[in-house]
Amino acid sequence: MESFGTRLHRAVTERGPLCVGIDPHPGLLARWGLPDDVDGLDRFARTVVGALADRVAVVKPQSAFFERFGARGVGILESTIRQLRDCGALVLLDVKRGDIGSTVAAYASAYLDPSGPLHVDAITASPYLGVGSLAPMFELAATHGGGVFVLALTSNPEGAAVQRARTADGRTVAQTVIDEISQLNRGAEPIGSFGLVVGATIGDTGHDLSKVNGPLLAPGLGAQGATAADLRTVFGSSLSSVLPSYSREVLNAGPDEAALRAAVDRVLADCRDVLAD
Ligand SMILES: O=c1ccn([C@@H]2O[C@H](COP(=O)(O)O)[C@@H](O)[C@H]2O)c(=O)[nH]1
Repeated sequence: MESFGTRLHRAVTERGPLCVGIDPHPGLLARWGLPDDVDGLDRFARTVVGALADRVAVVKPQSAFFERFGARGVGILESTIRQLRDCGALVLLDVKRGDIGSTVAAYASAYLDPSGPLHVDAITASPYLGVGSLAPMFELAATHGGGVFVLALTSNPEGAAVQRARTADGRTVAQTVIDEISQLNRGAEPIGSFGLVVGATIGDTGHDLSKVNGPLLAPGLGAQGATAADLRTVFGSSLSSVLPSYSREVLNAGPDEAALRAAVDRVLADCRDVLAD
């Protein structure tokens, strides 16, 4: 069985270094002329799948926008995941889960066990109950070729107070997360299956990403103000591991499928220019 790192490396080589989010904000549904209900959600998600799933390496549904419609919204998430995977896109579900270890095991089986209805290629996880509490996720991901992206330095301004606080040994909280994930990826080729989330908005924070040997998901581009050029400042010598992530910047171009594809071509070209440096 291939690891998530191997599958991600191939997808990025074939389709380019890009993750596009499916974030059906109420405002976007309105902009697309869709009702703010389950039918609107379904049509939104199907349009994104039809336009992008056969060309973007990673698609990242934001679970919150599906969950807000209850069981029927989660049902649409389930069918969206299936459609995306059928078109060859890797699915990274943005759920930011984290809890005590025994509960994390249940989250892991919900998303990373291939027999589950919400099985995806990778999920996002929150480390604030301790990176060690996420061990059941790491173990199930490794068993089934899945991936986990752990929050390290998030794109929102409020994150810094927690993430850049100093621990007893002088490292920041974020650096301890970075170091623990680096350990998990040690020796993996071509790249490890355990990623970090590092916002493109954060500037040069002086964190050491050089030993991560795993993918660095970079949200915050476009709608949150960061540009592809900012990736240079944030990631420095680790640029080759960056997976830029855009949601509204691309989705604002819809619902026309050709316009969505043109938006993807534009942001991908911007990112390639920077990541090729
Ligand atoms: O640090 C983080 C972690 C996750 N996100 C998520 O990414 C998208 C960003 O959407 P945009 O429309 O491109 O701003 C969204 O789903 C966030 O929950 C993040 O922004 N920052």
